Amino acid sequence: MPEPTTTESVAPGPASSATGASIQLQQVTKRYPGQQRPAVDSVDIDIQAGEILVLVGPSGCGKTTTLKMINRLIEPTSGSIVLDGEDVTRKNADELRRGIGYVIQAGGLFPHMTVAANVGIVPGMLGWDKARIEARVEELLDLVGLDPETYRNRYPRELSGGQQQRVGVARALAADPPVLLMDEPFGAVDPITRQRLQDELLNIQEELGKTIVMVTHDFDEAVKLGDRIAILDVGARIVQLDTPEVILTNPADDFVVDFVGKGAALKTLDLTRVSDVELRTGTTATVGTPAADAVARARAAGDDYVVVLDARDRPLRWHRLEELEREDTIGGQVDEDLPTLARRATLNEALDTMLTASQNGVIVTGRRDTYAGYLTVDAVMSFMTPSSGPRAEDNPAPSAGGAS
Ligand SMILES: Nc1ncnc2c1ncn2[C@@H]1O[C@H](COP(=O)(O)OP(=O)(O)OP(=O)(O)O)[C@@H](O)[C@H]1O
Repeated sequence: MPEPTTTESVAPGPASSATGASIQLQQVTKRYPGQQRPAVDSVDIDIQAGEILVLVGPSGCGKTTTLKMINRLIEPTSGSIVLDGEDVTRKNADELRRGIGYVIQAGGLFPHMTVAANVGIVPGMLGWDKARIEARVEELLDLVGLDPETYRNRYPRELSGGQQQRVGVARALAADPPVLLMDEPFGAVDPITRQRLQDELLNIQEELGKTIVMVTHDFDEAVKLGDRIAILDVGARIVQLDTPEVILTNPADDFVVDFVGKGAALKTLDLTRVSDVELRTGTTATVGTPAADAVARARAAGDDYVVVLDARDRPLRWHRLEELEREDTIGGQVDEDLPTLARRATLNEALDTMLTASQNGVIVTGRRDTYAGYLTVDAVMSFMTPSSGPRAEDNPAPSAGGAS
């Protein structure tokens, strides 16, 4: 069985069992001493419990200031911040911060403390006993994909950037806060690690359903992670606050158009899952059955290829008819390079897989890697441009000799 080329990824969206808190910013203003204009000027934002809201906007527009006012690392000059119905501007700031996880670039770990000590800081401050802290550290390291045995006693300098970032996320989650604030959390890691950390955050979020407010410079990251995106201009003025779909397809004005950039049509590929597109089933044949039967069915259906499945319906390869005609029974050879994707993959990942494999189609698998159908490059194109006329040839036709 060939390895799927893309891992299962999780659709962004508020988790069904949200444990997060709602946050309302009401007429919030921050005026730094000596500055002519307020850094944040009378901002109103309603953040729903369990959603990921991403703040984006040009440098200096007030994103970080807005974020840090939520846990009062920066005190608002005026206005209210209401967390689950309670005005936090009147609450003890230290107590407030223990109920809000905070993640910054490169994890912001204490260099002289081990991983376990870093993750256990807040539970320690809350007076948890040693055994409970140890158990929690173990659980969290596991959650963020670090083996507790290996990493518990390491120091931050003994970790890669991505691992430090994972520890930072574990630390922020330690006391199970309803709210997580993240300031450029993945800004300091390479693109591949970044993508992996984003996927993990979505997995964790599906499990935990926190309210997450995140600042990023990377609009693609905002599209991937955000249930909603707030596009801010100077003074943290909200130019548009909506779902990624609406922002990409209905930008509020030219500022948003400029900000989103020319690739908006392509970015919508990141929003669409393979499971949103109608898959073609084609002709399938199980190993050990007569080849002539599969060839006849494929001819009748107008297919040039047969998808060969093992006894448990998992795809092994696709086979050209003219080759299959020379065989008696369907053989069990596995094409290690068969382009395969999970239904949760995005259309962007589907195109990527086809390009990498130099094939015009990709096999899609569902639960337990069973065959779900195939997707062609033409189907992806017609999905993007629904009015572009009749569909082109829809056989997966490997262009580089593919099937064997
Ligand atoms: N401590 C401070 N004292 C004075 N002015 C500040 C202070 N911190 C931020 N500012 C100013 O407030 C404005 C908003 O800053 P903020 O850091 O919130 O912006 P940002 O959108 O997060 O920027 P970036 O994307 O560059 O990180 C900027 O003009 C900045 O120069």
